[in-house]
Amino acid sequence: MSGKVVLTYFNGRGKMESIRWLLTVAGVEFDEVNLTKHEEYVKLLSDGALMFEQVPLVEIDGMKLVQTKAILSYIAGKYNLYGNDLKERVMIDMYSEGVRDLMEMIMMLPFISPDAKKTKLEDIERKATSRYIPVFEKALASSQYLVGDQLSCADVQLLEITLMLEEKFPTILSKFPVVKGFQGRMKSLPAIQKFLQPGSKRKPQPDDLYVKTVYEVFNFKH
Ligand SMILES: N[C@@H](CCC(=O)N[C@@H](CS)C(=O)NCC(=O)O)C(=O)O
Repeated sequence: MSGKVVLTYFNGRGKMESIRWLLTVAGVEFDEVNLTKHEEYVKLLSDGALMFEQVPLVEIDGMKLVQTKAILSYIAGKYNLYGNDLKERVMIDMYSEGVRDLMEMIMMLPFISPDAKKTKLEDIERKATSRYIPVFEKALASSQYLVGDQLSCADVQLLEITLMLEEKFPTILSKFPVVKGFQGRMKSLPAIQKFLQPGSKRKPQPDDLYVKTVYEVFNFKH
């Protein structure tokens, strides 16, 4: 046994949230270390814990993993959420990367000026409805899951982004009944139902304190 999985990040969503989602769906319990001070970050650096001086950091199976995509791939591979063969896997990666394009845009919103935010939100909504969601609507029209006949990390990330999008644009799925149906099915999975309840390890939308903490931990000026 290599002990419990430990996530080191901020007390907020950011790049760690998809990892929290995937571990939850995989049924893996985890502890969290929430960085609040620059000294804690400096200590991680001096301990050599952060390969590229960045978080997320995930301690799992005796390893200290960084780089979000690598971490997600490891968890997906280990818990059978990464398809049956290389061809399924590359499809899962393609769908996941599309989802992540959108996620990254939403993740950056709290860090941009109020003036830029309006334009960025319009850009996100336009790209989501014209470029990204139609792909998922088509893929799910004839299949329960995005790839093959089983749940994968791409499905989990798709559910996450649909919820993130609805937080910003409540009716965005009204023209995408297939994706909306998929969202409903995913939300009824027991692990996900629990994760969506208040008091779970799911983080709320970023607030001013989250932004301030990120700046403080990295000693960024703003
Ligand atoms: N490619 C990395 C990027 C990680 C990243 O940018 N992390 C931010 C926090 S969300 C960070 O540690 N920034 C500090 C820095 O780059 O100096 C990943 O996906 O994990």
